Amino acid sequence: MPDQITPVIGLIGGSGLYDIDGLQDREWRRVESPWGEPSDELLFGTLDGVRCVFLPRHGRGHRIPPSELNYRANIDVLKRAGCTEVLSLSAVGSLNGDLPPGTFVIVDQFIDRTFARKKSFFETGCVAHVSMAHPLCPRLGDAMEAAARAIDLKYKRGGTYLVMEGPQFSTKAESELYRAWGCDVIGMTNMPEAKLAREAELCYATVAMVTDFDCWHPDHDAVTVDAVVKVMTENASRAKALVRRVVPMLGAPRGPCPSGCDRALDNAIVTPEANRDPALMAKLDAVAGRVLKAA
Ligand SMILES: CSC[C@H]1O[C@H](OP(=O)(O)O)[C@H](O)[C@@H]1O
Ligand SMILES: Nc1ncnc2[nH]cnc12
Repeated sequence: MPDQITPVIGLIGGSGLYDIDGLQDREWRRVESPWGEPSDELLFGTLDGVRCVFLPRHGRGHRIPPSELNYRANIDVLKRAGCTEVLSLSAVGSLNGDLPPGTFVIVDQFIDRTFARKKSFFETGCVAHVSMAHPLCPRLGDAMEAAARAIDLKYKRGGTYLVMEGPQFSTKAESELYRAWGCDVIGMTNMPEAKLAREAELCYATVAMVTDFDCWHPDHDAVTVDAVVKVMTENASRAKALVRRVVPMLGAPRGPCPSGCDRALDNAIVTPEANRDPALMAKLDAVAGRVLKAA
């Protein structure tokens, strides 16, 4: 592992975020992945001299629903494009009366209730178990918080994001259950994205932008796409301002991640070298190349 790296900032734009303002030398480019088709081409560019790579999570034109996203290909192409950190920008419903629409939550925990998605790069032929105890990178969270404060955003540091399968919104009983579990926001996409980012040794942070009160709040109508899109349009311009502010804060050459995100695979692979499947090893070249090459 080098002493110093120059960060490349990956940005995953969720609902309502299909482009990034102010990118210089911008170019949409297709990046091939052995894991299949990512959501779209990647938008390469620089912001104040810092290299950025943007991916619209659902594709331009919002074509792909949460359960059909190829999360593995999306993370793999960001890694192949040289990203060292990934900032996820996502629309969410609020499960907490203190987090009204328009609030930005810098998430620090997830509960993963998804069940119909490929969740790991590691399969038969190479088994690995990474830690997800702390799924978000605190260093990126610090930068997000500093940027949010600098542009006077209504934000909260810390919060638990419940990831549901969707695409239908929750029943009232589910919404109440997640509130009883202490969850703050609900969405459909950040898992397995965060798990795969961890396996790919990428620092990952989520800014969850509240669009609605889901369906539990006695004084608010149950969530609809209309309501989400209306608030998302207002949130999107704030999200773009946040990106413009945070990227320069993250661009300076840095040492290894203090939380170890970039070393997540150290001691994670259980399968001895002799038992590993060569075809799977080839697919893992980008996400796990650091540890596989060293083996
Ligand atoms: C359009 S409302 C539901 C949709 O929005 C969120 O997507 P993303 O996280 O990509 O912003 C939510 O998770 C659902 O997929
Ligand atoms: N209430 C909600 N449930 C799930 N995903 C959402 N995205 C935005 N609002 C949501």
